[in-house]
Amino acid sequence: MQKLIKNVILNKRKVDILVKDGVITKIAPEIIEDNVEIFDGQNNEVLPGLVDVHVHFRDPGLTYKETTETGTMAAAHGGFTSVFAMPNVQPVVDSPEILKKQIENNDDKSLVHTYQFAAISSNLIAYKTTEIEKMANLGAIGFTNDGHGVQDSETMYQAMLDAKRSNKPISAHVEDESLIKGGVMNAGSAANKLGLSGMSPLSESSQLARDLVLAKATGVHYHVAHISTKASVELIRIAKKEGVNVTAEVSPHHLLLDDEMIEMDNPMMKMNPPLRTPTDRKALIGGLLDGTIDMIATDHAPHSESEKTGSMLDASFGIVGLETAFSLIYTHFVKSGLVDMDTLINWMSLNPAKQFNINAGEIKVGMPADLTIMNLNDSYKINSNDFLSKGKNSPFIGQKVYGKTMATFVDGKLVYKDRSKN
Ligand SMILES: NC(=O)N[C@@H](CC(=O)O)C(=O)O
Ligand SMILES: [Zn+2]
Ligand SMILES: [Zn+2]
Repeated sequence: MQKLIKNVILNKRKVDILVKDGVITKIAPEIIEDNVEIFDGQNNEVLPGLVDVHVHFRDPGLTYKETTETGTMAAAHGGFTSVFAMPNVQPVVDSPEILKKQIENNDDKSLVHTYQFAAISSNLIAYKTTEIEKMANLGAIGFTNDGHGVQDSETMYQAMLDAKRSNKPISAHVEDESLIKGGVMNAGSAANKLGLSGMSPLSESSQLARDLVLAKATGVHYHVAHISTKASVELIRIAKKEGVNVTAEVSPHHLLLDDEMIEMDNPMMKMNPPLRTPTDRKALIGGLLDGTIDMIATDHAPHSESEKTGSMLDASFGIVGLETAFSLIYTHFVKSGLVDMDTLINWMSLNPAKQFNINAGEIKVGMPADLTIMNLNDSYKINSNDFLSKGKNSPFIGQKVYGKTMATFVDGKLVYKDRSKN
């Protein structure tokens, strides 16, 4: 059966989009076809489905926080049609056997395309690499110990050599643990004022500097996860000039929040890396605008209510992001006039797809019909009751935003539809 998506706005023009067997077969101002299933886009904006290269789904092992089902429902609700799942589930995805099962589970339970990262080292902490080449052949999208920095150079160097040979990227959570000292927010005046223990920003940039040296030596595609400091942006800017094969992602929260906005001990403001200073935040925005930072990724990190209440001293690190990312970035970057919609699409769909080599990020004939339809005109308040994720842990609850997902299609299949009105 063919599907006809009618009355959507693409690049400021009203079009209809015809889909057959999950693929876009025609885009024209008006398509008239018999025997098609019609979806009326009601003159809302159509975008290529968003691509998030950094999410945590907690499945298996920690499914009270999120499951592949609820995580991908949240993705579809947020306009995402492809997500990359991190390996810090239980058991950790650190062997070919576990990876095989994980991919089967993803394929079984996902509403969107779920790609799977595998671990660099056993249990995310061992000083010895996993079977990277084997797992690359089984379909790992790349390798990462996200949640932990790789503490020794030899393990990272070996992982890069193996990943390079397998033609897969390394995604690095850069954190030198010797500089963290049990901190719960960025070290500095904001932490001092609140009397909370700090995490040094040097923990990130010092390990990043090491990795960039190793990346240059190995030629691997080295991707920096959730970059958070000005020094890191400067290092990547230099490395790119030097021809290092490096890309970087920044999260919506590091672009929109900083440690001076932490007015009291508040677990919703606790994440790793922590919110940094206003100076860092400005440097991240600058880095994104000048292309030093390639893309936005949410680092969607669902936790239960009890894990995110009380004091930052014992709350879990991380916040959810899939269901707020588009509206926050649209509102603060596009609606505000800083950039155009094409730039947002580059940051949230085209560049992640290109850099990680997946077939997504564009609306044109021959592409999979991975699409999201957004109402850009009406504002609403972010409300955690609307989240399909099990995680309600967001510091953005109550914010007024623009950009509401009306529908999301994956391979032409409707996977989310707004039911709040009509
Ligand atoms: N970002 C976080 O604060 N937490 C992540 C781990 C990570 O991304 O490092 C998690 O798994 O909860
Ligand atoms: Zn991380
Ligand atoms: Zn993460």
